[in-house]
Amino acid sequence: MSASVTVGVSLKTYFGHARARAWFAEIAPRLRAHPAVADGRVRVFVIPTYLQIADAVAAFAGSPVRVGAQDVSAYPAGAFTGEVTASELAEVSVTVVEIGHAERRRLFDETDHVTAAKATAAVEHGLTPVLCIGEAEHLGASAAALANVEQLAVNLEGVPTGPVIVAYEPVWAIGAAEPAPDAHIVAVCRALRAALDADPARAGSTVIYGGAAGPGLLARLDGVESGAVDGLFLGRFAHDPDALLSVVDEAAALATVSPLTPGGAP
Ligand SMILES: O=C(CO)COP(=O)(O)O
Repeated sequence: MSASVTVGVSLKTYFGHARARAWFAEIAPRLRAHPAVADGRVRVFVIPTYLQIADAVAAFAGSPVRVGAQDVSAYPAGAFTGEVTASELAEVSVTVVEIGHAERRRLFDETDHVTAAKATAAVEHGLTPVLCIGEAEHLGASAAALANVEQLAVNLEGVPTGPVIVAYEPVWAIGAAEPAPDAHIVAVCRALRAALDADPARAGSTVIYGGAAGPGLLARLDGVESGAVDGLFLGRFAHDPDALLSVVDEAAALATVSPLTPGGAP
C-alpha cells in the first residue's frame, strides 16, 4: 500500500440535519484520537450535504479531517441561481469537492464536458477535485481499464495543473450488496495510476475505489497487489461509526510510512 492511505466518505443525502450532526459528534473525537489520522498516514475526508458543511467544519476543526462538498458550480459568482461557487466553498473551509458522481451523471445529465468545467473551477480556487469515474456496464477488467483511462482523460481536459483524487466507482457496484471483484478493482486502479503518473500536471494525485466498499476490502485489495489502490470512498458502509473506524484501522495497518516522519512522502 502507499505511504498514506485515503479514506473518504460521502453522506449523499442519506442523513437529515440532526442525524448528520450526531454522526459528526460521534466520529470527530474518534478520528481526532486516531494516531494514524493525526500523523497523516490515513487521510480522511467527509462529504456531507451543503447544508451540513458548517456543522462538519466545526466538528472537525483542529483535526486533519477534510470537509468536502458533493458538487460545485462550473460558473463564477453572479447570476447563476441555485448554484454554489467554488470560491464560496473555499471561503467556508471546504478543501475537496466531489465531481461527476454517477448519480449526478445519470439523474442530472452531467456530461464529461460539465465535469471538466467543474473540475477546472475547483482547481482554480484551490479545491481538490474528487473526480468520480466508472464504467456503466459490466466489462472485463482490461476493457474497463481502457474505458476508465479514456474517461479520465476527457474529464481532465483543460483542467489546470494540480493533484486530483480519482474515485473509481463502477456504476454497477454503487448501491450494490458487494463491491466489484478485487482483481477488477486492482486492474482498473493500476491503469488509472499509470495514466496519472504519465502526466506531470497530475503529480500528487491519488486513486481510490468506491462502490459498496466497507471493512475488509482494503486488506483484500492489498493482498491482490500492494499499492495499486490508494484508498476507499465509502457510502453506506460508513454510516455505522464502528465500520468507518474499522476501515481507518485497516488503512493504518497498510500505510507503510508516515508522511510526517523523515523519509515519508510529502
Ligand atoms: O457512491 C458511492 C460513494 O460515492 C458508493 O456508495 P455505496 O458504498 O453506498 O455503494
